[in-house]
Amino acid sequence: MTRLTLTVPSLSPINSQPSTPSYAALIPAAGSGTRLGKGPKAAVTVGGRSLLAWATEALAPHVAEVVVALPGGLSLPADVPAGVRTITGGATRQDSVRLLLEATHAEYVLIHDAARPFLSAEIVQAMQAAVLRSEAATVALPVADSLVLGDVNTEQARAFWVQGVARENLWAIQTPQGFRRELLQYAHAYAAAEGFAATDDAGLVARLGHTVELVEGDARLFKVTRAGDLALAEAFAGPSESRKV
Ligand SMILES: Nc1ccn([C@@H]2O[C@H](COP(=O)(O)OP(=O)(O)OP(=O)(O)O)[C@@H](O)[C@H]2O)c(=O)n1
Ligand SMILES: C[C@](O)(CO)[C@H](O)COP(=O)(O)O
Repeated sequence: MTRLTLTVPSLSPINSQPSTPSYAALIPAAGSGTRLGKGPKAAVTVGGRSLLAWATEALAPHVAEVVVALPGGLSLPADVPAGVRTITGGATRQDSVRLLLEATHAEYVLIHDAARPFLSAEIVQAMQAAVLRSEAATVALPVADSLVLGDVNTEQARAFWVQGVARENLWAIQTPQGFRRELLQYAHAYAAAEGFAATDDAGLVARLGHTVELVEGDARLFKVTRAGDLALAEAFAGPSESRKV
């Protein structure tokens, strides 16, 4: 068994917290958009604006800097606000976030999927408060639908109901997720050393045994993943003069 020699960075005493903590918004946008089938989602438009413009405009007023991970060879869509920095992302979302973390010195980071365009100022501010309290927090929604374990019989290409899953205490994870940067960097290094992959950053921090605070999210913060999500996003974006996220 491999022994890991990394050390969890020490926590700052409460009274040493700076009065104006610095936040960076880190936006993984380096995916290929396979399930949507319209090329990299950063440039896919909703209500006449790129998904990346929606995400950056929601975050920029609240943070000192915004850094975006893009697929190699892709430039920022022209409607993204000035001042946004870019890096080339990695092969997976986890790789892209690890690379984004290397591109900032901010004390706190908010990680937000480019694929979630409708992020309100209230949620950003709630996340900033949570991360100061807990060092690790995520937006999440209590699960509302019935859940089952299914089994796919490939010969018949049919899914079989195996058993129901109790949904009490189950939450669907959204973004943004917020962290003290050094904690998340440590979690990524630890995961890389272990060969561990998670679908989100909070999963890497939780694996360290660190508590992750849940901040109640919003159905409008859905991820544009498939064609149906894009249709929903277009309907929700509406004409520009009637928009209020
Ligand atoms: N190598 C990757 C893969 C994903 N992402 C980003 O992570 C977010 C969530 O991923 P998802 O919605 O799955 O986007 P895609 O990976 O583009 O979609 P798909 O899995 O269908 O290809 C997106 O903003 C995506 O751009 C990333 O930065 N780097
Ligand atoms: C980070 C995330 O959006 C939380 O729900 C989700 O895990 C991303 O998954 P994806 O398969 O990369 O879209």
